[in-house]
Amino acid sequence: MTGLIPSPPHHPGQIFRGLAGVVVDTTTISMVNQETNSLTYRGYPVQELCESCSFEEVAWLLWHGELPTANQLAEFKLVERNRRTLGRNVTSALSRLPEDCHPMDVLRTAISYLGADDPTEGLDDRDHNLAKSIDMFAKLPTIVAFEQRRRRGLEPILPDANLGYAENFLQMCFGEIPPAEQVRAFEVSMILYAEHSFNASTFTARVVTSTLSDIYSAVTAAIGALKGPLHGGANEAVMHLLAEIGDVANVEPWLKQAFVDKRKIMGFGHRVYKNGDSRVPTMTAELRKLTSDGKSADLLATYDALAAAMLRVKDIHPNLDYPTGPVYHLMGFDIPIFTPLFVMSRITGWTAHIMEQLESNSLIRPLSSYVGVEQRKVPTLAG
Ligand SMILES: CC(=O)SCCNC(=O)CCNC(=O)[C@H](O)C(C)(C)COP(=O)(O)OP(=O)(O)OC[C@H]1O[C@@H](n2cnc3c(N)ncnc32)[C@H](O)[C@@H]1OP(=O)(O)O
Ligand SMILES: O=C([O-])CC(=O)C(=O)O
Repeated sequence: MTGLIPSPPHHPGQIFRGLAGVVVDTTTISMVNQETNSLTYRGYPVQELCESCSFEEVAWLLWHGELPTANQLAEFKLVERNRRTLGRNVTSALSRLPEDCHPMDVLRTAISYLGADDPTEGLDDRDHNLAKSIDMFAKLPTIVAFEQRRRRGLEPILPDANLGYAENFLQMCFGEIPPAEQVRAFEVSMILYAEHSFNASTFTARVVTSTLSDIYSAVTAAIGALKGPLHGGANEAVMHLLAEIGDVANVEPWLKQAFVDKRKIMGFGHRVYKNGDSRVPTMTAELRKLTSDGKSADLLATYDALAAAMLRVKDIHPNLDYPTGPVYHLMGFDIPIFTPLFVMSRITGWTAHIMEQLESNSLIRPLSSYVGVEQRKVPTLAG
């Protein structure tokens, strides 16, 4: 087995709704193995990357195919730190967006604006696209922190080029660097969210790229796809759901009623993993560390009880959005900022895929089976 899971046998015209089970192309970026419930980035198990690497190293790996040398990493960090600041035009455009709009709308607008403002727009060779990818990677934390503070009526905090990616971002959000275990949990979440083969938002980015459109258009569209609650928006939905349950004693009756109401339980289920998301144990371990002082014992008990009940009653496992929701909540982020945090991470995977798509492009254009009314004559307007 080379990593390619064959498409299910099919006959011409057979329909695979939602492209379920269909292999549409090859990739060398990551492998989601549904048989072993495992995930590798460029061949490295994601759990090992979490143990040994910074998010900056993982970003480099996804873009270049190899981990950076010490010199390459130092050079990359320098470039990244110098590109964090937003131009006045961008901040002024973002400031004019309604304060109660969803932060994902702010991000979508911000990336679109960066594209319109880029003098190299139209230059889409690998070097230019890599530079644009690093630029978005460096600026997205500034944009998300800006929005987290704008929602709270606070002035933005400028990026600090003396700090690494995670510390700088958290300081821009909260005015101080949180305790080490929170910084670590955040960095682990960034590494785990970075890449996941042909998920809906990455596929969206590849579809846009396949028309030879530009990288900003592809990322803008991907942000739109990630916003939905069946995809990245689930990390926000998880926290709403845990708040709705409120207390561990309510888990069983709440779930019973949810099934009666035919509700989808957010943060559970996955299109590819049917026996558990490979990333959940690593992220749940970080959640346990954050709650080890006992102050959020209720939240952890509800979290565990809901996961156990879902498994017992429906045989459905949690996905990565289940632990990241409470982790981000415990770190002090507002719930609507959770999916933008996912964007800050997935920008690496999206842009790696955009560059891969361009390396051997083929327009993505599937077929549909027409089931509408039969051909008919246009009537004359009735008097
Ligand atoms: C990082 C990520 O983007 S991970 C995904 C985040 N999304 C969520 O957490 C949203 C909740 N989950 C879901 O909606 C689904 O599990 C999806 C969309 C992720 C995957 O969907 P699919 O692969 O299409 O699975 P599908 O929807 O066919 O589910 C199969 C069965 O399990 C049920 N099921 C799947 N997930 C859930 C869930 N979260 N809650 C309740 N039932 C569920 C379905 O209702 C269906 O039951 P049925 O056969 O009786 O109709
Ligand atoms: O792979 C998917 O369908 C969704 C997912 O888990 C991700 O994008 O991280």
